[in-house]
Amino acid sequence: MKETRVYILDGGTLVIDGFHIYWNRGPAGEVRFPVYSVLIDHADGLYLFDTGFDCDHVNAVLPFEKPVQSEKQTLLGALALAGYRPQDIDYVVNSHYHFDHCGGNRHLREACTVCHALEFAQCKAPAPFEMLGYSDMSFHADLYRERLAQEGRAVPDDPESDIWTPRVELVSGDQEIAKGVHLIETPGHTAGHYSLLVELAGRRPMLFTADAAYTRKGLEQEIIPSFHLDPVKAVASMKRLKDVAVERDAEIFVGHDGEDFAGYATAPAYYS
Ligand SMILES: Cc1ncc2c(c1O)COC2=O
Ligand SMILES: [Zn+2]
Ligand SMILES: [Zn+2]
Ligand SMILES: [Zn+2]
Repeated sequence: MKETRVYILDGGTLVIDGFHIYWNRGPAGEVRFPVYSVLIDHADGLYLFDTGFDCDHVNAVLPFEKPVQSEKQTLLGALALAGYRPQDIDYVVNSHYHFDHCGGNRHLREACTVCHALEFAQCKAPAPFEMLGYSDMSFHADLYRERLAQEGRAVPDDPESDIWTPRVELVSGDQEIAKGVHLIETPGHTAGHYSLLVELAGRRPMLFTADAAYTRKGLEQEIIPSFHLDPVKAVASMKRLKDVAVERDAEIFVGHDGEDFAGYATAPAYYS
């Protein structure tokens, strides 16, 4: 059977203050952190977990996050670096719909979009403090237009617009979406946040926390980011991730940690 390969796609970096990364703890000061996606080349198809941020969106809506993204760090550039085209992707799974995790969905026209049912519901009617996080609705044309109307922003009338409505598959609970590819419920950061566990033939399983844990220090000390819907659930999800890592002898890959990321092998390198 074809061996599963995992590629880490470097999506560039953003900046936020340390008090956002370590809620109520800091230290203060600008922290530049990585954004990445996970491509799984599996016998059942090509799965992409998260799609990074769209630089134009961040410059327009969150310029204070000072996005840095080379051509090779765009979703299309990073896919090409791994040797794939956007039309090759069969499934795009979003850990959640914050702008730095779904900004590239718009390029994946052949893919079926998979997310947690609670996440899809929440992004349509976010809490006021979640609006900035859920500011990029370009992964779904109908929701995008609704949001622009809510905000009184003009809908681009570009006939070539790459904003469209994908096939959407809503799931809940822990899911093995393909043999050895597990979505693990880690709510708290958002209503329907998923982390990802991938079992491989030649190495320990890889456990991708996504935003359930921004940094290794945050995970170890159970300090959550300031961006969250439910802080109690967010801490419980951190504890769960540590338990899963022990139970499955998994190697943990946290969501936004510059020091950790420096040790990750990014595409065209892969894990198998
Ligand atoms: C990186 C980042 N920046 C801003 C927000 C989030 C982020 O992950 C989530 O909600 C936000 O407002
Ligand atoms: Zn997030
Ligand atoms: Zn399994
Ligand atoms: Zn994030």
